[in-house]
Amino acid sequence: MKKVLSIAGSDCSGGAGIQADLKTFSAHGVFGMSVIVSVVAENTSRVIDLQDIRPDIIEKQIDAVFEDIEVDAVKIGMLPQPECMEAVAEKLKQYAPANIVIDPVMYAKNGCPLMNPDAIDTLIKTVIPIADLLTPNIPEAEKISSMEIRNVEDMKKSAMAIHEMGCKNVLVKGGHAAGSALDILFDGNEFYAFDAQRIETKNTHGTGCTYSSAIASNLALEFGLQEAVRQAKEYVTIAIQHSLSIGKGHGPTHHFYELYQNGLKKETGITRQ
Ligand SMILES: Nc1ncnc2c1ncn2[C@@H]1O[C@H](COP(=O)(O)OP(=O)(O)O)[C@@H](O)[C@H]1O
Ligand SMILES: Cc1ncc(COP(=O)(O)O)c(N)n1
Repeated sequence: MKKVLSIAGSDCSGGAGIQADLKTFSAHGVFGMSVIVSVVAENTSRVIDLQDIRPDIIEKQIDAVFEDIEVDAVKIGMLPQPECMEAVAEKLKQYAPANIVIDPVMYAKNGCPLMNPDAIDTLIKTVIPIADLLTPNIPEAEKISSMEIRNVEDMKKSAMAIHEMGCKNVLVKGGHAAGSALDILFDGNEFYAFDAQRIETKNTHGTGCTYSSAIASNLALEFGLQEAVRQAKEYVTIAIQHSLSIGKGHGPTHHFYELYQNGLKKETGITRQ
């Protein structure tokens, strides 16, 4: 069985962070593991507080996984502070796993900050260069590339600027744009578009976590990058189509193995190759 590690924050309400990642891993039939970097008291409406895990405990969790288990892919989510970023980057340089997918989480869907804004320089210098794939949403891509994104051409320009910072591939997600849910992948040479109809729903808590974890799962399963993203886009679209009206704010995506593996054709007309 393929083994995938999530390094991220804990969302006690179960829709995003480590919890969304592990649900996504299970739906893909890979073995999920977690290194928790922050315990976030949050729900679908707000972030109440958070307690960051000490950098040495983050390092020891990573050691505990890697000294014992072969890791086929790593998904990285929320990294709240520079010290946390440095600890994670150092350890991943040491263990050099394949397939590092980084979702540079900055804010929760309700607008509450999950990354210290002063950590952006460390993110750029220390974290981005270790990514095989970086998956910023539009506001994150704007912050990282210091430019405004108003259209698809700007998404491409921002992806090129971020690629220059040292990650191998960049996927700028269009969830926050108007129009269809169009994501742009840049591999340093070519652009690839992944499009889906926008679903009218406020239940988008955990979409980015779900997407990056699905991509990491597909890379662990040995799909090439474009195919890994194509299948993950299909997965996240269905997870949003079936999202749950749980809680008073932005409800979570829905991960269901049976629908994804067997029932897809019947329910949606989409087949999984
Ligand atoms: N309302 C929606 N309908 C369809 N797809 C969406 C919708 N909102 C987001 N997506 C897709 O979900 C994925 C996650 O994107 P996004 O929401 O931008 O990330 P984040 O959670 O990091 O803000 C992307 O593929 C995006 O295009
Ligand atoms: C612990 C944690 N990590 C990440 C997110 C953002 O999730 P998303 O951008 O997928 O809605 C979150 N709300 N909480």
